[in-house]
Amino acid sequence: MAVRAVRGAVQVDADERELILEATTELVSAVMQRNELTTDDVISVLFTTTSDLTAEFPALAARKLGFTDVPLMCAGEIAVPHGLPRVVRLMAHVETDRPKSELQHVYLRGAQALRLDIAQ
Ligand SMILES: O=C(O)C(=O)C[C@]1(C(=O)O)C=C[C@@H](O)C=C1
Repeated sequence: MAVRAVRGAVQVDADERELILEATTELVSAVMQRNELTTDDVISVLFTTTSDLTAEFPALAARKLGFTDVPLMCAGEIAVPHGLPRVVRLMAHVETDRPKSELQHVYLRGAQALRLDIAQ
């Protein structure tokens, strides 16, 4: 068993509480399913949002999915002028038997454009 980091991002339609929660739920669920993870495997999750998303903390969506005893943190992404707007990103540290090359990093909706090299 090794500790590995898995990445993901999703673009949100607008800065509205329900839309942030819905997009984050989709992102977290996809990361978990595609990597065959349970919450017991997750050490911690760091979320970032672009500065145009302030209506809700993405961590709330993870807690609603059962991440109640997983340390979560939300922070602001760097406001690079040419950055993609309305993006929730996550980096999770997990325990897994998968080699690094078999981890599935998940980029959904418009966020696929961020990392065409690794988006599944
Ligand atoms: O993977 C992403 O979400 C990116 O936008 C790419 C990238 C990077 O250059 O590696 C840039 C900014 C983020 O903080 C994380 C990663």
